Amino acid sequence: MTAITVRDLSRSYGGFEAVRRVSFEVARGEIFALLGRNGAGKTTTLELLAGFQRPDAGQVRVLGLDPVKDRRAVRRSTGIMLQEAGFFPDLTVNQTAESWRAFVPSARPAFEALELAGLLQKAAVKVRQLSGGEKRRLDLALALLGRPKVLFLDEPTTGMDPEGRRATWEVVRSLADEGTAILLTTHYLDEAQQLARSVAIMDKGEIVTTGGMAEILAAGTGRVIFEALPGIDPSSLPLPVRVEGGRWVCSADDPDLAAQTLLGWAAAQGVRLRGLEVRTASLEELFLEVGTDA
Ligand SMILES: Nc1ncnc2c1ncn2[C@@H]1O[C@H](COP(=O)(O)OP(=O)(O)OP(=O)(O)O)[C@@H](O)[C@H]1O
Repeated sequence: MTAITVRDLSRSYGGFEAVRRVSFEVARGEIFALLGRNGAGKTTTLELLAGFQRPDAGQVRVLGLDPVKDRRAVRRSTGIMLQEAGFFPDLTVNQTAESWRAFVPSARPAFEALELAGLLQKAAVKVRQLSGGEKRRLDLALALLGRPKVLFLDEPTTGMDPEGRRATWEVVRSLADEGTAILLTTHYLDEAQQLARSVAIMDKGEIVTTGGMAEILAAGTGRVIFEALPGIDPSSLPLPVRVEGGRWVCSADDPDLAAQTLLGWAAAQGVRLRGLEVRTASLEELFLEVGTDA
């Protein structure tokens, strides 16, 4: 069942189109990653979906509702973790969660949300004493108070250490397993690759690549990389290679096969391919191929 539908969504600031004809869908239980470099329009899209901003054109439906017109109903079923939360620094973690509960209909107990976000042991600590990563966990705890059916996460693990990120991924995965639709933005491509079933890459307000993660990666190109071969002309190799500093790089749809071909050639020539690396397509490479003129 579809939880989020976005059709031809556009939003301008003055004459500047921050979001341009964006369309995608997120099903219940799906994790959808919205990627793009700074200023691509990710946060604006999220704010339009959350009903914080009104679209200039296009349509948004969250659980079948219009987030602007049906804001209260939408807010009841959604959890939102934006980039900058305004906390009161002198409240403790628990006091912060308790005071937020007052605004959330049928909220779960504060300790439960803190436990889910891995912050229960900091319940008595003042917010001003939390690390950056712990503040993100508090954001997450607050977003989970209302047992949301739809969760918007804007760069949820920024500032977290590797352990905190992994713990957060586990929480996000288990929420999706329970049926929560999750839309996340992130600058960590490994995070998107680890978590998301579907992905959209935005560039200058538009979606330039979208689809299932597995399909997108399968369609991408891999690479074979090795140290430059002294005294050999790169154009004499059986496959095209480009020179990147002291390394030669061969792009290929099937990098394993390309590596075999190159190794066979090297053996026949009596040379060794030093520092050989075979890389399958990654989200990072796909991302770097998009909008390289920025
Ligand atoms: N209220 C506003 N008024 C004018 N311009 C804005 C406003 N909000 C965002 N923009 C501009 O719209 C563009 C998209 O911004 P947005 O915050 O959506 O990007 P983003 O993809 O989330 O970037 P980041 O990765 O840096 O968070 C940017 O160029 C930004 O400067």
